[in-house]
Amino acid sequence: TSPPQQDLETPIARFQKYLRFNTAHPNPNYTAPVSFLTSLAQSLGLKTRTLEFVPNKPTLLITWQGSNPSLSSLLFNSHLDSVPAEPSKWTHPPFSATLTPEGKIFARGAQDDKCIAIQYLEAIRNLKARNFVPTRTIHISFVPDEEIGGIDGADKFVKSNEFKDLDVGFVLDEGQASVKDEFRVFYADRSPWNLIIKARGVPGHGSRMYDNGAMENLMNSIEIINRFRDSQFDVVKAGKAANSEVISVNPVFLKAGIPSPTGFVMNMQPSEAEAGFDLRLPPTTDPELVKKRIAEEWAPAVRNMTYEIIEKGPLRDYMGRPLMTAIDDSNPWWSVFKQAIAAAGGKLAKPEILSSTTDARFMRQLGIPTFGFSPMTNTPILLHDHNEFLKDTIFLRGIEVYEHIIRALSSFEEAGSV
Ligand SMILES: CSCC[C@H](NC=O)C(=O)O
Ligand SMILES: [Zn+2]
Ligand SMILES: [Zn+2]
Repeated sequence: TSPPQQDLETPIARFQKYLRFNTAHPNPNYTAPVSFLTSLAQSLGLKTRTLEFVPNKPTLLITWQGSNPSLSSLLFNSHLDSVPAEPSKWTHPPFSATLTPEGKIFARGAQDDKCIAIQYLEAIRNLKARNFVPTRTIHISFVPDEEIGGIDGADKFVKSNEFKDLDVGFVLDEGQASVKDEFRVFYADRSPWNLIIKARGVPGHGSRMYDNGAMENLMNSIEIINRFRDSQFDVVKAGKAANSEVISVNPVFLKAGIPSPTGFVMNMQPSEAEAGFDLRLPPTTDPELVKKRIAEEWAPAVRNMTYEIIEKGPLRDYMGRPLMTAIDDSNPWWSVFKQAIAAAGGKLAKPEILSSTTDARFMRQLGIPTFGFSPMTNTPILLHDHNEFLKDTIFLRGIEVYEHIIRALSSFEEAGSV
């Protein structure tokens, strides 16, 4: 059911080819997809550049020159990498890009986010075929390492002189599938923190009951953290806020016990124990209040606890403002974007905060208006899940949507300063 590898005559075949590169962590293949995308772009007459801020972690930059270089440019971003997949849990191998008779294309990355990478280029192909000339210059970036935090990818890219020279006025980055008929758009991400709490305590015989053991101290903290988690989750369950509008805190590892050749020593209470948590803060959260809560309630020194917070990226922009793109009249791009979706015959859902985190935070940090958008309606949300797929019809419809978006945004000339 899949076309042969060499047949690159259709957008679907080109999508499948891109999906077949194994770009999963911890060893993503970046070289092969970058060379594939480079030749694809060159065949469309686009300029390509490969930037390498960290060895073997390329950023591919593709440019379609606009007719008015005095206007700021547009950037369409996507990431090259994928999260891993467990092949045994999939109905089709995760890097086979199998196309089923119902039109489902199964692959790790089908939704996250290799679809938009090819859709950007296919939209440009179609616009060029109709002799469309953009007024603003259009850049497309393909960055490494988004799935592991973007430190060697988008973060370095946006801080580079090369990026500065692009004079980017507006960015579109990945979004998430919509189970309904409306497209979703994201004006902010939650910011991720890694929290590691460590308990120390009195060691002793496994048979003894005493106070202030490391395990007891850790478990007290876990209970307190879990109560906070419940308080946030209750707000969501009561329908008063979306998942992405509350603080999430989820345990991701536990480390304790005294190892032995057969597992763990069973009759000793350890003197140290630790736990790790994934925290996500909505953009308006006051980080100082969360830090105070961690210091005073979650890992207080009085219970022999210490902690480490690893902030994975910025919380505020260069002016100290929350990392949110305006969705009112102060942002002229917002109405241009809305009109483009309408012109494409699409409906747009109320703009949302993304529950997880993308590279968009690095662009927002520079104060550049940035939306998260992946044109997938009527599609189950399968990013990072088994059997990730995208339907061919949805993929092709997305190309049309980007044609309208690129047309509208690149022709937008009002407010020359933006
Ligand atoms: C710690 S930043 C990692 C970014 C990652 N992005 C997609 O899943 C995420 O966990 O949301
Ligand atoms: Zn992604
Ligand atoms: Zn992802």
